[in-house]
Amino acid sequence: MSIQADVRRITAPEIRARKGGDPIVSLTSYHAHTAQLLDRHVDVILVGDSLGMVMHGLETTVPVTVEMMIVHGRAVVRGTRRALITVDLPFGSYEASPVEAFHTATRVLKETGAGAVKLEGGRRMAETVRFLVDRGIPVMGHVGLTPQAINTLGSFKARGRDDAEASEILDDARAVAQAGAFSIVLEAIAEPLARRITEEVAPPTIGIGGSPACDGQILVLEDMLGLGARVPKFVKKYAELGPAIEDAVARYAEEVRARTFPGPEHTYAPRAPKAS
Ligand SMILES: Nc1nc(=O)c2c([nH]1)NC[C@@H]1CN(c3ccc(C(=O)N[C@@H](CCC(=O)O)C(=O)O)cc3)CN21
Ligand SMILES: CC(C)C(=O)C(=O)O
Ligand SMILES: [Mg+2]
Repeated sequence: MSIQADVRRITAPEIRARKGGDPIVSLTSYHAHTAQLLDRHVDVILVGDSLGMVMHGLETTVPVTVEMMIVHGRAVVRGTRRALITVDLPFGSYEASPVEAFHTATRVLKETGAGAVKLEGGRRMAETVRFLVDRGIPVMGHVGLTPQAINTLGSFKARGRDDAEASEILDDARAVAQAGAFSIVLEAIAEPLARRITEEVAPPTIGIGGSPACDGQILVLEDMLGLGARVPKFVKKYAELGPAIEDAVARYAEEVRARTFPGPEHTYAPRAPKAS
């Protein structure tokens, strides 16, 4: 009998095999506690570079470093046993060459224990995706709106809404699929395009603002929990935790100021003297 707990991590090949089957459920997480809450309910947890904006107050994902991804990635792996953990490679850590990407990806997998990496870009990154996959690194692709390119794109608006741009994104998705990605994130693209890509490519597509046509869905956890101040159009809020947290903090502040917290039940009494 095995001394291992009877849970086993979902693998990248298992996600790959879900094409056209049960929808793939994914959310982001950046720390152990939320990751543990997600673990029984989602197939893939993405440690997204959105952590720079959500956790660190940055305006874009451009300044996010490999060290930040490793610190949060490690915490998420520790908090989970079942979900496939995928870590974003941050801007500037992989684009220059397949060799650079290999060094960054191996460092991320070794230092976090994650099972896969994600990188942004279509045709221009296809050679790199192939290079990594051939060397044992499962890669999730990401096309459509690629936030790391914000400075050349100019804004976080939806992509592929005219024929010319749609055809570029279709070619991007084909290239990443052909290169061996085990799944592809389609971010903020029009529905007919998402449907066409999903029908054409072999790996499952995972949408974020990518329509119901995708093989799975992902959202940023804090956005769907109602913690984010402003959220993109594609977000559905499943809770309003922002106001709930503010209410709790306000009541705590009031009780501290009124000296009604801590109560006797939160206060230590001296130990009874030892009988001798
Ligand atoms: N919290 C959070 N959620 C995300 O989904 C997310 C991040 N951060 N950071 C990384 C990228 C950036 N993303 C974003 C960010 C903003 C919009 C947004 O505000 N879109 C507007 C239109 C903006 C415009 O037209 O200029 C929208 O209404 O959807 C979309 C995607 C998606 N990712
Ligand atoms: C939004 C998802 C797909 C992502 O790349 C991130 O969270 O960084
Ligand atoms: Mg990202």
